Amino acid sequence: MRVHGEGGAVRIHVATDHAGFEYSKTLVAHLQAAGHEVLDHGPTAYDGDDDYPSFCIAAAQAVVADQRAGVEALGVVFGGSGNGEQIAANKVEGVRAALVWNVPTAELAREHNDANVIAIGARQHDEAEMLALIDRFIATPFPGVERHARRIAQLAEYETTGRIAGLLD
Ligand SMILES: O=C[C@H](O)[C@H](O)[C@H](O)COP(=O)(O)O
Repeated sequence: MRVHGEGGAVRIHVATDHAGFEYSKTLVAHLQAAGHEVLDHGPTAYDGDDDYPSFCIAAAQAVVADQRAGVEALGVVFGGSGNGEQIAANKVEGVRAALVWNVPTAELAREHNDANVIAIGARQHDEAEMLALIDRFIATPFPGVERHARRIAQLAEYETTGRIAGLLD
């Protein structure tokens, strides 16, 4: 069920930390088997004391750089909970990272938020469920419904200018 890009293939930027390291190998192989181009932003080796921010920010930066260059790309960041990974990714201008924990939140992240990064907790799901949620996120298009596009534009306005219509002085 792939809908993005030519033949459904998308460039996927992946990042994790020690909590998701083992799972990352399964995920990369799964996404490649589905025809996606996968770039793994680390970690490259297991270190039980490593820190997720730099890996996740690197992946998030790559998603934005690709999208701004016209390349269809999405990001997948995951750790123990997905919370820190989502927070890290959302520090990058242009990123809308959504924490996904079931099928509806995977679909809504794309349909309502045009999320370009999925964050997910590797300690919260088994491998099959993780793959299903990530697949669903990737396969779901943003339909461009006006009210959702309007709200996304408001977030971008605040992100780039520090101002937003409707904010009380
Ligand atoms: O939000 C952060 C992530 O869930 C991390 O993967 C988690 O905090 C790592 O925890 P620990 O260092 O206890 O393995």
